[in-house]
Amino acid sequence: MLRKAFVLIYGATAYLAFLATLLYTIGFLAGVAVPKGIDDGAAGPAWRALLVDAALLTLFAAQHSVMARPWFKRWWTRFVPTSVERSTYVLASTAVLALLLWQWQPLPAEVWSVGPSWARAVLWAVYALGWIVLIFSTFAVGHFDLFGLRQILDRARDRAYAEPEFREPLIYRLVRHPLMVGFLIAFWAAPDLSVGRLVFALAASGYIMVGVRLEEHDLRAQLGEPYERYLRRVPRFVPRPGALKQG
Ligand SMILES: C[S@@+](CC[C@H](N)C(=O)[O-])C[C@H]1O[C@@H](n2cnc3c(N)ncnc32)[C@H](O)[C@@H]1O
Repeated sequence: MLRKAFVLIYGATAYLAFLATLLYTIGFLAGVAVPKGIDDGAAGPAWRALLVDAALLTLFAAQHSVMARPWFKRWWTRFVPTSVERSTYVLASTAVLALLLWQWQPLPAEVWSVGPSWARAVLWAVYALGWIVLIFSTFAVGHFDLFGLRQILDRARDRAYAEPEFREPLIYRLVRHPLMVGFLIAFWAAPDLSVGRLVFALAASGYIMVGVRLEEHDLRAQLGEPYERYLRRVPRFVPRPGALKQG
């Protein structure tokens, strides 16, 4: 009983910490509604800021790339109970993201600043759309499994957890990585782009290009021919013209 309560509290804490950090990230990149946005803080020497930011981005990429791999999952579930494996992944991801948000060094020099207020409004709307696409996609692919909630609830009810099946809801019939499309939109839709935000957008986009290939490699090995057919049928990021009609 006590163990079940611990699992539930642990999983719920990981999820809430992630949600709070995600909300903070939305404000951080926009530079609104948070104590420290991406361009805020005392600007030190540019070389030092670049070095620190690169280290933070590398840490984030390394944690994600390693901990999401099936071989790592097989290895560490020898020590971590399977019911909290995903929650622990969520907690670790949240910790490195929070570290990045906290320690990010500003590089405030301007790359672009869009003038007309209508154009700024359009870019803000696109920014919001990116996050909406991302959140919507988590529900399409299985929000509760993705963030470890299904696993902890199944444990509490003494049910065996079954990994979710590969799904093809509408958005996953348009593109293979809608969640990453949401990130890419949000990273680049910026009425004001500083050098720091450019570094962030370039590095994060570069990592997405690598991350989706790693994921596809795993899914290929896991699902075989049906996934090969999916790869041939559905583009990675940009829907085919008319895809909505066919979908
Ligand atoms: C963070 S999600 C990102 C999914 C996808 N790359 C995207 O951008 O929408 C990563 C997890 O989703 C799983 N996944 C990817 N496509 C899926 C699909 N169509 N149905 C079910 N799970 C999927 C992967 O195996 C991986 O565990």
